[in-house]
Amino acid sequence: MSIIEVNNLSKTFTYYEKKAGLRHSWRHLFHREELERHAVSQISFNIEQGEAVAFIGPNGAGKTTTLKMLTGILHPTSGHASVLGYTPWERAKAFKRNFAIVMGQKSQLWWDLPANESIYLNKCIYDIEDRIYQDTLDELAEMLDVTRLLGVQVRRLSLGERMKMEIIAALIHQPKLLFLDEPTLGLDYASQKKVRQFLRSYNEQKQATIILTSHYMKDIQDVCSRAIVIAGGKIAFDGRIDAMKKAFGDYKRVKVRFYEPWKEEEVYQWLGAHAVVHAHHGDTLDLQVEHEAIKTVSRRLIEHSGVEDWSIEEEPIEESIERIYVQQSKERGLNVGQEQSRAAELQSLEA
Ligand SMILES: Nc1ncnc2c1ncn2[C@@H]1O[C@H](COP(=O)(O)OP(=O)(O)OP(=O)(O)O)[C@@H](O)[C@H]1O
Repeated sequence: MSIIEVNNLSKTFTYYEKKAGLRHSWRHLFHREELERHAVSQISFNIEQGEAVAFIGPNGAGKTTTLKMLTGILHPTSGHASVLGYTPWERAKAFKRNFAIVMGQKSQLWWDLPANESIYLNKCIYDIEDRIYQDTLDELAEMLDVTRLLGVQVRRLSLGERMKMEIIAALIHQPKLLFLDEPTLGLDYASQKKVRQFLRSYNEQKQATIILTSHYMKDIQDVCSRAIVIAGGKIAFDGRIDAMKKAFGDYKRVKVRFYEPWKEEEVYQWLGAHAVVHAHHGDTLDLQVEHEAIKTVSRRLIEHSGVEDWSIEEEPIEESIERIYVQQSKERGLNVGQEQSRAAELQSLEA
């Protein structure tokens, strides 16, 4: 049996909208227009024990809403889900003991106390035996390189150190399933790297299942092997990460600065079909370049005397996801035969 089974899960929020101003506030007292938002619409997927899955999508796609339903914080409007064999929103005690959730924007640590006091509180809540508690704490603190900081007041820790303590507090009861919502948000590069390395080795060593949402492609690539892309509340892609990149375009972003403002026609003449201008501001140029064309474009940039400086970056995840979404919408307009051949193409990429 899969550790997570989701069948046609949907969540619709009902809310009210009020225009600004006193007149509208007065009207709102007597007449409120009820609106609906379909945050998640009939999604289905399974996740197996030990998988590390990225749950990704643009802002407002429905990621947090789905995680909240899978952890029992929200009731769905319709559909079914089974997590660790339980229906999450029934919130059985045994279910709560076996998963953990870490939210980059929410803390479970007591601000004025040292982190080890909050972690100790979790020991009491989960009724962890002394020896097991100490061994787990030592192991996690060593893996995350924060042993010397366990006794420091949480508000005196850096953002990265605090996130590492959050992870220890979440994992102290050795859950089989870990949900992470933007765990590297706002962290410096070194802390992001440490958190990613930790999650990867924790997943491999303990066979713990990880569901991760993040806007950083590096988090997704380094920690997970599978991605579920959600856009507009619907699943737009579910498969291996390398298949996702191949299927929807593996692009880089090349940023170029010229000595003088550039001429668009000139750039197209010089780079040909290898690059598409994504944005331009006076003497700077933002190019979208296919992975295979990077060598050619780099050579031409080196040879061009008008180029002052340039850099190559990963394409922002939001943009590849947007492309997936656009492509999926187009495909829905295609006939059945075309959709079937597209599905076969994706399957062959995954194989
Ligand atoms: N309590 C609520 N009432 C009304 N609408 C809501 C509520 N919570 C979420 N929504 C809406 O549901 C949609 C999905 O929200 P959700 O927070 O799941 O997105 P997300 O993919 O996590 O986005 P982000 O990456 O920005 O965190 C959004 O349009 C949001 O405005």
